[in-house]
Amino acid sequence: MSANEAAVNAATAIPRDAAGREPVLRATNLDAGYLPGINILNGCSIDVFPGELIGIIGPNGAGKSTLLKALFGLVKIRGGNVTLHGEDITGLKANKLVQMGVGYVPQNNNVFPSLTIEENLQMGLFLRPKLLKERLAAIFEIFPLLTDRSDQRAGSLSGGERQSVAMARALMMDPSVLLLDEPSAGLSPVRQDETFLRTRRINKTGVSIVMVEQNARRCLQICDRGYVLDQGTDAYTGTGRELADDPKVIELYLGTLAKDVEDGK
Ligand SMILES: Nc1ncnc2c1ncn2[C@@H]1O[C@H](COP(=O)(O)OP(=O)(O)OP(=O)(O)O)[C@@H](O)[C@H]1O
Repeated sequence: MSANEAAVNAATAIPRDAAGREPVLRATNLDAGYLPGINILNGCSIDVFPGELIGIIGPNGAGKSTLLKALFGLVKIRGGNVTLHGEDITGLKANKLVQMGVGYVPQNNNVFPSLTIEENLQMGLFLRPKLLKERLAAIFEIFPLLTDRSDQRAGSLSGGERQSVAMARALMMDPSVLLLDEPSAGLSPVRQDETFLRTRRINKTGVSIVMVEQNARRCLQICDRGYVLDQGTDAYTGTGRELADDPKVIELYLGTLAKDVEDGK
């Protein structure tokens, strides 16, 4: 093998986690955008290993939400590729991805307001209605508060409760990967904390999670690994602690974050 071939192989080799496992979800050099000729993602790459909680942070407009939408087939991918369990899923539509085990919770308009909680959950399982009873039981275990209120219309719920319904609906298909777009947005600090803890609990059931967050400090505290996006590319990556302690990341995005983390805030 020539030195050149060895370099190419090293660059394209599939990474493995400490247990020797390949990524569940892998995005390599993604280019994507909304308007012709203007890319919002510019060569963005992320790896999600089995059972990981991945945090995506970065300044406003960096392309965080666009990355999730591209992974979920909602924004056209112009370059690069995405694999799920090693299978190429680049450009597949959202309904196909749901069948394959990818769940997505958008930041806004993520419940059907005129439907009850239970009807919202049923909508999440319309591809496999026979599993309804079994999945409802599993979901109500993670979200016990939804059990007693399953007849209540989602439109009458608070922001935090709607967020729970939206997450629960995405979990109805028992996904292996869950994509969460700013789950804490617009919630009070207490409700934000509840949302982060619930996210961690869902992750502990074995679901790999990619979470975009504005609340970078909390996000880095609970995630296994994070990526800092800047101008559509993955500028930095590391464990939550590594990123929180990285002087470049602190200077560019986090301000006083490192001290807050040290203080356990
Ligand atoms: N539907 C759209 N059509 C055209 N441009 C869009 C659309 N949605 C987002 N953009 C643009 O894409 C860029 C990245 O937006 P995106 O929402 O991905 O950023 P973000 O990192 O999630 O930022 P924020 O934290 O502000 O939500 C922004 O310049 C935004 O204006």
